[in-house]
Amino acid sequence: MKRALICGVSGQDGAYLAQLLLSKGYQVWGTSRDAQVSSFANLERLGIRQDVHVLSMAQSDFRSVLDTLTRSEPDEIYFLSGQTSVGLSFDQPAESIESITVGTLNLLEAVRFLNKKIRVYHASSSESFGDIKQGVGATELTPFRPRSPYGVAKASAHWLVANYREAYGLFCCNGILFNHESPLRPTRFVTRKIVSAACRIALGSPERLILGRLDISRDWGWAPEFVDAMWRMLTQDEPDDYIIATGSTHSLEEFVANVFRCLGLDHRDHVDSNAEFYRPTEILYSAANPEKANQILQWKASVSFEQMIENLVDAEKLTMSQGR
Ligand SMILES: C[C@H]1O[C@H](OP(=O)(O)OP(=O)(O)OC[C@H]2O[C@@H](n3cnc4c(=O)[nH]c(N)nc43)[C@H](O)[C@@H]2O)[C@@H](O)[C@@H](O)C1=O
Repeated sequence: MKRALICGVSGQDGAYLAQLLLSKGYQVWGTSRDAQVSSFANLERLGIRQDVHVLSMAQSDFRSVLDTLTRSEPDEIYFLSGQTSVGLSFDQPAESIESITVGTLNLLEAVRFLNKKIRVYHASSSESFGDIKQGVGATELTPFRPRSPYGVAKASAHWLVANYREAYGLFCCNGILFNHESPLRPTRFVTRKIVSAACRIALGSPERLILGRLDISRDWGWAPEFVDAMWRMLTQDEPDDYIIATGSTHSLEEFVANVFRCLGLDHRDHVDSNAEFYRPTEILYSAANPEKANQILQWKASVSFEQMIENLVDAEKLTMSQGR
């Protein structure tokens, strides 16, 4: 039985990936910073909490990383942990660099020290690209020009992975994922914030939804199908880097309008934009060309923008009706 270690198993991607790997017969280990106090609510929600062996790991502490790998003896590691909020990275820049860049370095060093045969997936990010020229989707060869501490940290972690692959022959891959959403996203991220407020408003709440810039554009995909691409990367003969995205870009205004329309409402009656939620620097336009993943991994996003929004709204309505 293959053993997988998911660093950051309590997050959205960690939970869906654990579900996928369990369905493929893996023994799944997962880390969280403090496994004794973490509620693992996402694993509970997917009904797989009891099937995952959990450990505490602080990735900025090399000893902790080494201990975790020694105890779990993985064949594959999926490194998803560390700061995930771009917005928060402006307030906690040093923590972002430490958890993402130093954390990735510690993991690569531990693999190099213990067992170079362990296959490693690293959660790289489209934030590393910064703004992308309209009409041109980023490829794996597009240069990085990040516009947030998070993006800077992810760009350097990305290059550490590429360098350890070339210098020491590690089997490590960067998945450059564009935005991917699900009901497991916390409301700190804009999609869940919008969907959950819109559903409350549809039920009669008098609140107004206050957002930052509505003119930004992103390639938003459906998270449960993105984790399959992570697994596919580690099944290839050779390690490499891949863009994972739908290939279609929409503005935040379109996203908001679609959510409210799904609920029979007009967003213009309920939504305001306020500078309180602006970031010091912003990526206005992001777009991807996922052709390499389509060709080599045989992976293609199948959930459309409209279907993703319907899924999010349906899940939120269900959660609310269950009083969660
Ligand atoms: C690929 C990348 O994807 C995610 O990062 P993100 O794109 O920053 O995600 P978000 O949902 O926080 O923001 C999306 C956009 O929406 C704008 N926006 C407007 N108004 C609000 C607002 O009220 N809240 C938030 N959060 N954003 C807002 C905001 O300024 C930004 O332009 C992470 O998974 C990250 O880990 C990752 O790697």
